[in-house]
Amino acid sequence: MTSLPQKIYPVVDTALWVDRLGSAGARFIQLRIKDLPEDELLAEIRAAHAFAKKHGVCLVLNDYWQIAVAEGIDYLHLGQEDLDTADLEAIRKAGIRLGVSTHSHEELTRALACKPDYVALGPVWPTRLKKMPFGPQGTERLTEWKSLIGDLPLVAIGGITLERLRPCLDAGADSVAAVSDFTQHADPEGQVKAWLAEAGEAAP
Ligand SMILES: Cc1ncc(COP(=O)(O)OP(=O)(O)O)c(N)n1
Ligand SMILES: Cc1nc(C(=O)O)sc1CCOP(=O)(O)O
Ligand SMILES: [Mg+2]
Repeated sequence: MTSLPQKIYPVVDTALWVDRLGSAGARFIQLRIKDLPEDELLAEIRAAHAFAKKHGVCLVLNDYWQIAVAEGIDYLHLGQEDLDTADLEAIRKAGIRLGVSTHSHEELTRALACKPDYVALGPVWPTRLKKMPFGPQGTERLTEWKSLIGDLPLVAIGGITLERLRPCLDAGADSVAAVSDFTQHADPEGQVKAWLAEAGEAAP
């Protein structure tokens, strides 16, 4: 079982964020873009990929499995709805690692059948980023998930802040993902450094 590149996992929506947070020491970053025209989308993903290579960041692309395959992106993140249309064999053949979202036991069963490289559980706390039909899971659910998936890496997401990072790690998360706590922060680069210190990760 391969371990994840870092205990902190910022999720961002532009290539520029990959450059900024990568320069601050983040080494595992997800590019999550919604609603961009196709030509702009591809250009943004390519720019993010170039910034990721520049900083030695392991890049995760959200949703767009065909582009991940075509561009040779390191990881792909898929939710349960994304799984309906994704070609998992093509993704595997391309050597792309896979993360899958889960919010319930049923979703975990489906995710595990995909033989992912990590499973994400959320929302651990309420999130304002998107509406979802699932209430907060709490950190106890992280511990339950870890006991169910064993060595398979577990990612925590949803409403996570610097103060909530340690409780997630202590509950069994291998890496902790957040959007707002990085991109809405007054000092995003400083926040990456604070998260790395709190996670006990040496600054690269
Ligand atoms: C690390 C991580 N966990 C969960 C998600 C959510 O994925 P999904 O359910 O497909 O929803 P969207 O992000 O596509 O709106 C994620 N992106 N990353
Ligand atoms: C994109 C996403 N997926 C979630 C899930 O539970 O699957 S929670 C979430 C948003 C996380 O944003 P923030 O860190 O700002 O709360
Ligand atoms: Mg998705």
